[in-house]
Amino acid sequence: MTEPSESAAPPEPSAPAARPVLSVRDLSVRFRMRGGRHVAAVTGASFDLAPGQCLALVGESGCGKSVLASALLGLLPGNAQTAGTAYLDGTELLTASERELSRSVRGRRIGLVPQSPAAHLTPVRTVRAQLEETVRELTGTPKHALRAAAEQAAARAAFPADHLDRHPHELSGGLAQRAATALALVGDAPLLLADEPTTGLDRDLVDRTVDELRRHIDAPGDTAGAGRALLMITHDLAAAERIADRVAVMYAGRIVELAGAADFFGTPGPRHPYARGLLDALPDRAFTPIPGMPPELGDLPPGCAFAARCDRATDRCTTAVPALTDGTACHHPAAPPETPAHQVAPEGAGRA
Ligand SMILES: Nc1ncnc2c1ncn2[C@@H]1O[C@H](COP(=O)(O)OP(=O)(O)OP(=O)(O)O)[C@@H](O)[C@H]1O
Ligand code: NI
Repeated sequence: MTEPSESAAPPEPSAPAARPVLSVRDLSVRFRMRGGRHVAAVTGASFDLAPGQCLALVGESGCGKSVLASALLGLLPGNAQTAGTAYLDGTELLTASERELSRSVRGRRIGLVPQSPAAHLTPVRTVRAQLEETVRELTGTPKHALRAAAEQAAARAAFPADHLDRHPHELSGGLAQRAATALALVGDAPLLLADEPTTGLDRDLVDRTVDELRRHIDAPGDTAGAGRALLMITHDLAAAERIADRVAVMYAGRIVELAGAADFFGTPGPRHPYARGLLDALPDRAFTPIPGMPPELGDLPPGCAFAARCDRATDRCTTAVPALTDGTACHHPAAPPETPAHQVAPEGAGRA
């Protein structure tokens, strides 16, 4: 496997300074359908993810979030075609063999926190049995040490030891999520991937779950750049605000905004009209839904896919697809973040 060269993966403009754990460039996924039709589930996605950082990938149902995750894991169905690159350290995930993905990527270098923990856990086996098996597979721990290692793995995800001998259906949603998280952490992977980890949980549990996930990516002792990276897929913007360092907004298969979470959720706010609309739809904000529906991914319009729903759209928007520049893919974005007044040097002042 070749190292990513500068030309293969130019640094993403708004990327964090530390060497990324994951570097995705121009990732596209198309599904071949009957009659020669195509579904463009993901188009031209690019982003970096640094150690100790969480990127929240947000967007409405069906916009391509899970397909993007499946592409990274090599878990796409047979009718999928991919393009672009996704480097996880030195490994290019899109062209890696199934053998390499199953032996050294899934579980070992990407820990998967699943969408539906109850479905992900094996129903007929206790949490202890599943943890012991995963510990044995991923760490080669000898048999006599498995019990202690599994208990340690449970403790890492705050899964209570006195529930280890239960079956998944005997667990609450929150505990099933912790069991799934414990499994995801066993391989000590540098990248955690969580697809809707809080679906079906009430607000308190959502908060607790994302706080726990955050704890797993923050490096012990606060050593900058030494923790795990987390790619969290969610359509829960409150959860994203709570956990993320950066936010990527997807619309109709494209990343239309990539921003620091503080800018995005605070001031100045999102720059793309779709991203602004998503925030305005929240109950504790304007509570105004975006009018209309997203387009079919099998029948995308020319130009910007959001144009038909956008009050800023002009003729240009219906003909030319806007590229992602300065973190936003829009012909008429809101103003970029301004330099805060206290950082602007007074006139005549020299460089400090
Ligand atoms: N095997 C497939 N064949 C054809 N189209 C598919 C296939 N799998 C997914 N798609 C389509 O890809 C699009 C993106 O789906 P995806 O599951 O990534 O959405 P999502 O953003 O994760 O949505 P949600 O928030 O509901 O999970 C959808 O339009 C879906 O119908
Ligand atoms: Ni999904």
